[in-house]
Amino acid sequence: MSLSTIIQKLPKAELHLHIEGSLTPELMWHLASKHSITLPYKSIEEIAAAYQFTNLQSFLDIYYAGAGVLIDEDDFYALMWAYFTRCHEDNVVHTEIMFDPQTHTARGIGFDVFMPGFLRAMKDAQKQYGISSYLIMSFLRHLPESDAFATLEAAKPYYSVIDAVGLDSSELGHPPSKFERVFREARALGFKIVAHAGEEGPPEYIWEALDLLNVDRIDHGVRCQEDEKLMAYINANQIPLTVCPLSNLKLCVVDDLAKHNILSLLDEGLMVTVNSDDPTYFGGFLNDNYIALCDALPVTEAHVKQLAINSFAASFLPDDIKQQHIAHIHSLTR
Ligand SMILES: Nc1ncnc2[nH]cnc12
Ligand SMILES: [Zn+2]
Repeated sequence: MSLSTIIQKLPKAELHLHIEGSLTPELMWHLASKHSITLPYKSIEEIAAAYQFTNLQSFLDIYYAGAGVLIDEDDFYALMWAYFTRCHEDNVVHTEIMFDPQTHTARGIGFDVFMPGFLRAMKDAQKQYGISSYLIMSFLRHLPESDAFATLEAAKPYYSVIDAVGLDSSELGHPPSKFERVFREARALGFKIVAHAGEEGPPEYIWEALDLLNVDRIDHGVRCQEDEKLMAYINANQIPLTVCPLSNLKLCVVDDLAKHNILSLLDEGLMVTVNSDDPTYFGGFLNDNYIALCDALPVTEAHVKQLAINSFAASFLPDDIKQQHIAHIHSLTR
């Protein structure tokens, strides 16, 4: 059986996906027309052609502008439903979805608009496709910590349907230490904690995410390899890294996937997972990321199987459900 057939066949979880980063050029075009919004593009093809990035910030500028077409509850439903349709096609059976409230509240669109849209799509995905999903509310790190506190407060009516709190946006110059107090409060409220660290930022940011934010997972984390002690710590404690290969390539974190360190991290025993980050901006959903790795690196069937197992092991699912998914993978690969 070819690796791409195995990738397709294995049930997988996705743990690092920004819902705003799954907006297709087609849906952006449609919603702009629906709301009479003028885009700086003349066609759907022109939108797709604009997705050429030199670093994280050059992507974020386009990504935040693109989210401006999301106005009403149905838009947020359509956004999430389109993602679940792709999950179904890729055999993603569980997903932990990040959303950026501040991208919407800053435009006057509140939790009472986007949350019902998200939750309706999540319920329909469970019913129609059997896909389970969790929500990760992410704070934008280029904004002040006071803004993150206000967001945590505004989310209060939805605490029971939010599983984790995260940290994303422009990494350089905005270390995890800037958000130490708000994450302490989020943890006290019972949320799981994740943070982007070591994508563009140095290993010190990963240490801060671990020591000051008390994260359960590191998003990206690929720069951990620059610090031997950090690598040893992450390995010994099996801190999951949610790695996003095509994202790293598109944002020039690596200049060639053949030089990506995910396989060496996996071979050293780290709890690494494969994810798509912002699939419509980076040229591929989850299976495309697996396949791109297989094309660029000496990936074996055992690696693919381990990555699929890790995706559940590193998830926030209850232990018994994790074990059921992992047993299913073993039964398919025996
Ligand atoms: N790759 C990424 N890094 C930081 N913030 C993000 N927001 C969406 N995608 C991101
Ligand atoms: Zn991300």
